[in-house]
Amino acid sequence: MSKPIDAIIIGTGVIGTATAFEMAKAGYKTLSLDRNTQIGHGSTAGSCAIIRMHYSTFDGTAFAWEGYHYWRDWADYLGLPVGEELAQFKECGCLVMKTAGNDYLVKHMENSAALDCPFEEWGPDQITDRLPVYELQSYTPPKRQDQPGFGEPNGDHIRGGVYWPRAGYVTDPALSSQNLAAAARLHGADFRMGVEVVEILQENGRVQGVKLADGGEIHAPIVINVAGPGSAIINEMAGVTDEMTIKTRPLRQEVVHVPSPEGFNFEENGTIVSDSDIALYCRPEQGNNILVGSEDPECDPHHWTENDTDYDRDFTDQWTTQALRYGQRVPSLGIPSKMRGVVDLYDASTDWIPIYDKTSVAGYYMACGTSGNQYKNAPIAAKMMAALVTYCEAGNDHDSDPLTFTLPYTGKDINVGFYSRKRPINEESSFSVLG
Ligand SMILES: NCCCC(=O)O
Repeated sequence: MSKPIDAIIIGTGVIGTATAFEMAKAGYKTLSLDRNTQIGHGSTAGSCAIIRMHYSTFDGTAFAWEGYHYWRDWADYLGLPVGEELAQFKECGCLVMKTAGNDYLVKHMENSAALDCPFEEWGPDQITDRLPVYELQSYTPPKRQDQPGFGEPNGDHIRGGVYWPRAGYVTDPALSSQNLAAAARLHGADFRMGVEVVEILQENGRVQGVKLADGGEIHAPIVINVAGPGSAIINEMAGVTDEMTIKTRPLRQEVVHVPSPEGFNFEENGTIVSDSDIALYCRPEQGNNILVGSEDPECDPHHWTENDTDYDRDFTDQWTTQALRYGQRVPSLGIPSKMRGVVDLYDASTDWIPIYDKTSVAGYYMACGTSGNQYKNAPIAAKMMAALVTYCEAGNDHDSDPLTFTLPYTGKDINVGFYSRKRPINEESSFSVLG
């Protein structure tokens, strides 16, 4: 007879599969469910998979710096048999432009220094030595292509930046989820794909399992919502949204892929760049391309969607705005007539900081509101979720007596209440995908 299921995990994106892995290692018999037919093929597949450390809060920075170590040691972390195809971490570094908007990164450098996370301050010459195709004229405030003054420099210049050498990106985010699922299976985890959860079963204030669209029921004393952009709908099914001061919502986003300019190999020699002067981030992309995303300035409209299935999957003039705005920084950029890149959803929370928490329904937990910037934290968020479940199932009240969790690599203690569903909006947040 097969072992009864201890925990149902809804979602097989990178955080869902990492949660399955960490829960299975902690001794829980897990069953992961996903509406998609392939692991990692929801919003994780569209993720930019950027591993970087410049978050606006100390806790965010500590979490991301801890998270880096799992990608660096990916094969060891997973413990899969030799020969398994693994996602690759490319450690290309991350340069962040100093601007008035980010307070010239004073707080970010303080946070990194307190965590012994290496960084270097670069002047304009170091920036253009590394990125010879860059021009450092300032264009702030960022604009859309149809706004007056678009493309006209304001007379100022970028005066420097901060470079985090340990940053990078993962080449195949869907594969990284599949790696985590394979590692979880080695510890007894099961996965059922192509099934839709339509009800969170409850009795006497405790979760009992889930009901599926085909009418079937699966029973378990623990259910964890890691449904990415579908998280809000699952939380509504569980009836826990009224107790949340922080909500989650799917947000549509477009990511541009453009070829590296002639004569410069961005894939080999480029770096991640976060440039709030033009409100864009970029990173090297395979095929000597550059991937360009928006940092959500006021001028770029936010397209919130009603649900995570019904949204426009075609590029719009947002693609052109992002490509042209990046062309301000890289004047030799060739912008192809055929739009290429990714249209996908973030699971954005009210303050763009995720929720890793219990709820008032005993046994029902959530790891959601991961907004498009938590990919890097999947392994450590999952480890923390497993610790949180164990803490709460042992009878502790995490709401009144929050769990303190020690980050294993860096040895820092964090108050898991920082990620509470009931927290006040964190005004330190950048209120953008930067977190
Ligand atoms: N998903 C876009 C940005 C991700 C990040 O820089 O963390």
